[in-house]
Amino acid sequence: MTATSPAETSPTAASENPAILDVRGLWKVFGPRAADVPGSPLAELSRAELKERTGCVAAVRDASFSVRRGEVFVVMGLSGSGKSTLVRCLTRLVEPTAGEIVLDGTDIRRAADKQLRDLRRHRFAMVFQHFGLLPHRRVLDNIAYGLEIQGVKKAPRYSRATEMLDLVGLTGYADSYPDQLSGGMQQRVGLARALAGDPEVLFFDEPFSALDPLIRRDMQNEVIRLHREVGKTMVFITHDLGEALRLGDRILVMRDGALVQTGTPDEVVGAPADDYVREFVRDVSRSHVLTLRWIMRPPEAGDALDGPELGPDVVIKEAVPTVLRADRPVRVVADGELLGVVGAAEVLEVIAE
Ligand SMILES: Nc1ncnc2c1ncn2[C@@H]1O[C@H](COP(=O)(O)OP(=O)(O)OP(=O)(O)O)[C@@H](O)[C@H]1O
Repeated sequence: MTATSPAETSPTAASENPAILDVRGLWKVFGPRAADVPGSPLAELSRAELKERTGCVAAVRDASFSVRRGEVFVVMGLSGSGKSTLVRCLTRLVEPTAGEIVLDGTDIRRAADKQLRDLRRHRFAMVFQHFGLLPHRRVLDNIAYGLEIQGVKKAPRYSRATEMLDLVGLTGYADSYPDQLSGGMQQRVGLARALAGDPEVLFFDEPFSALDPLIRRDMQNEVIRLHREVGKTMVFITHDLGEALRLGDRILVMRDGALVQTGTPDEVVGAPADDYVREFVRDVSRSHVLTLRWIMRPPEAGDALDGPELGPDVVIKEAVPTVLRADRPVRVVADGELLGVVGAAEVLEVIAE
């Protein structure tokens, strides 16, 4: 099947939301006289050339994107592509070299130390691969820890921590110590701790990459469930395409510090921006990711137009039984309007790939 762009971007709940985080022209250059690079002719050099000429590494190059309120925004790329540096710049754990970062009207790059500390305590939360739990404190104390730093009094602190303990499915483990829990459970504690302070944005840096595949899948489902329940904006770093496709409302693909593509999972799989992305998504089952919007065609003379009706955002795999069972084309309809039709031929072409 030749990839054609869908008629319009598939709407998800978060896609209609305004941006919570706006990033413009962000650079992070490591090395001598790093500040001279952005905006100079050196900025045009490839990462390797820049390194050779100046000894500097452009970890993030001229990144511009927006994260929408309530979405799961995944940053994906191979090792060394700049994912961690990019996301650390957003909270200034790494100091950017150039560019603008605005969180809901607050200019993060201009924030003074105290404002930055307040932002990190109250508006952001981070979940890392290494859980960062305090080994000598009980699970409940670990969850309450961020609130303690925020100055929340003991009773509300522990009542909130208990609520979070239940939310992540660890009821009964309040008095355990971190080393008595499995890796997956420890990461649940990390999630509960991050959620306890009711942050506006949750940042995840490869949180599940040290876990066994089955536990990892469990934890991904847990993030999906928590996102549904608490509706937080999440920025999630991963090098794993499957994880990105499963979790992301939108995916940003990085290579050598630069942004290569930003799009919904079906856009990244259905219309990869270049050979690098195409290579990444080569083995993905398109029928599991693409929607009817991608394969519908205009009705032709002779098509019966009284077949079953499905929405344009139904994933092809889910539509297969309906399409193959019907003896006439499935009508793809949104808001009462016929957008196109899908017959067995269209569906089988995708599956046959
Ligand atoms: N403190 C530093 N000093 C010099 N170079 C750095 C520093 N931190 C990162 N880099 C370089 O910046 C580039 C991007 O690294 P980064 O860790 O952001 O990539 P990543 O995509 O998160 O990779 P990984 O998944 O391996 O962590 C790499 O070439 C790395 O060597």
